[in-house]
Amino acid sequence: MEKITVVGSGYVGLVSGTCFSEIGNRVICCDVDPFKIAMLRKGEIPIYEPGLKELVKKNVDADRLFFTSEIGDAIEASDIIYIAVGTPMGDNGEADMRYVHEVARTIGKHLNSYKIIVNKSTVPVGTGEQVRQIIMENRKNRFVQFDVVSNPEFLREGSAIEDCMNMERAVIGATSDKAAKRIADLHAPFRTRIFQTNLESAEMIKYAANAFLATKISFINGIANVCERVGADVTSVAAGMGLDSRIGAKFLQAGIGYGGSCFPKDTFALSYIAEEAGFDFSLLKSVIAANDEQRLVVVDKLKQALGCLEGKKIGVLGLAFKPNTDDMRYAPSLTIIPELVRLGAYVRAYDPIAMQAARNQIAEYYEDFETLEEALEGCDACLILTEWSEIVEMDLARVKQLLTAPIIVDGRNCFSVREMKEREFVYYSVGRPAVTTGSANASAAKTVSL
Ligand SMILES: NC(=O)c1ccc[n+]([C@@H]2O[C@H](COP(=O)([O-])OP(=O)(O)OC[C@H]3O[C@@H](n4cnc5c(N)ncnc54)[C@H](O)[C@@H]3O)[C@@H](O)[C@H]2O)c1
Ligand SMILES: O=c1ccn([C@@H]2O[C@H](COP(=O)(O)OP(=O)(O)O[C@H]3O[C@H](CO)[C@@H](O)[C@H](O)[C@H]3O)[C@@H](O)[C@H]2O)c(=O)[nH]1
Repeated sequence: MEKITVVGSGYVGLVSGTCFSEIGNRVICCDVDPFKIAMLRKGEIPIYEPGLKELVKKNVDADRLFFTSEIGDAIEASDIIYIAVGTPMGDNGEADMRYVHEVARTIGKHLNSYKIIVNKSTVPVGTGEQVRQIIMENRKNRFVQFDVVSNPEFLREGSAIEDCMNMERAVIGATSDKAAKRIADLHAPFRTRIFQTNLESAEMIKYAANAFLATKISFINGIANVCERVGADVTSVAAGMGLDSRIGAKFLQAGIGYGGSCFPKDTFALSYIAEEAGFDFSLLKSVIAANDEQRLVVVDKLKQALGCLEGKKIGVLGLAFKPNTDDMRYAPSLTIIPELVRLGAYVRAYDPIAMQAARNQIAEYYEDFETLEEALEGCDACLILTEWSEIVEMDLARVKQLLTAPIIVDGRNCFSVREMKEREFVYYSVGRPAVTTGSANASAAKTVSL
């Protein structure tokens, strides 16, 4: 049993802290945001993450998981201190390190005994060394020792608990073998593969992994755009490519590009790191540019289906950057909805979970509705931006009744082209043949001429 303090109780800190308590450790999660801590103390969860509420309750009840905004006290009470604060995108695309540095100062001031400081936030190479320096400068007793370790996090929102409890690998970067072993031992109950390396390489592995996954997505989106023009189907192409074990089937789902709190900021940060180090990472820059362009393919498809967007009512389904999260950071909807409005459309929107989070960001651009049906009622077309299961499983016959014309533009390839043809929808998806014929086309044509 280790005594662990996790500084930062957001998506990563709260989930990993809870999972560390689940495997038997005594964990204190702390945060500068007193409202977050007050909620957590009442058993409420500030974020939407499936299974988290139950797991938090289980471990709080077992006296293994605690919450506080007294960060100094929490640091003094533990032997392993995890840093899990945000590293958002700064002005030039570089990672904004102010929260990590602030935590390092606080750790320094409260270093009352030997501790291992573990960085879980995604940070540029060299941060471990910076954290070490800051702690040295701020520690009151210069005889108290400490080690700094990098242990980047790879969980995905929406499946965070599953990813954490069944992690594929734990990357541990350290200068001290003793500290690295202790963090490796901490992970033993997860029965995961340990990959030990130096601090710098561990920090780089996180950016490299995210940039590679982002590259896979931009690549398949490029292939999708070619497929549309030459009559191939990207879902078949991806499936066929994925059978090659050197390529793999994952992260080859074409759509409206990657969003979320990580890929956009981490690709920019890595590009900046490369630039600073004297390397023009043109491939990565192209991945970012391709992702920006991919957002707008669904707007072009709506234009093709409706003629023009001026005065048209568009029912947007899905606002979150992916299903099973309320996270709106860099969600494609944040770009697409304002663009539709700029082109004269009127947007009615629905998301099963992210409605409040979306309102906080772009409320002025659309009207939101409590149900999918209300959002679609009287719309000229339906636009799918997130593949929530409620949306994938929606009653298409009912959707047809609700829309003024049976037009669906699907940014996530939720339905089979054949089914949409049989159901006589005008159906545009990404990287697959458009369905523009049949009785649905007559309705569409009518809409265009209105
Ligand atoms: N969200 C993910 O899926 C994910 C996955 C892997 C890695 N990461 C990385 O993990 C880090 C955290 O990401 P997140 O999504 O959990 O961020 P988040 O914004 O959800 O949470 C960060 C928390 O840190 C708190 N905080 C800020 N300064 C603090 C301080 N000085 N002391 C105590 N608390 C402080 C904030 O109030 C906030 O609650 C980032 O570097 C991110 O890139 C995120
Ligand atoms: O084939 C795919 C897979 C994903 N996406 C999009 O890519 C984005 C990111 O998806 P995902 O990776 O599932 O979600 P995140 O929660 O952002 O997780 C990523 O970012 C985290 C933060 O660094 C890492 O820890 C995870 O390993 C990494 O997968 C989303 O917009 C998805 O819609 C696609 O367009 N096509």
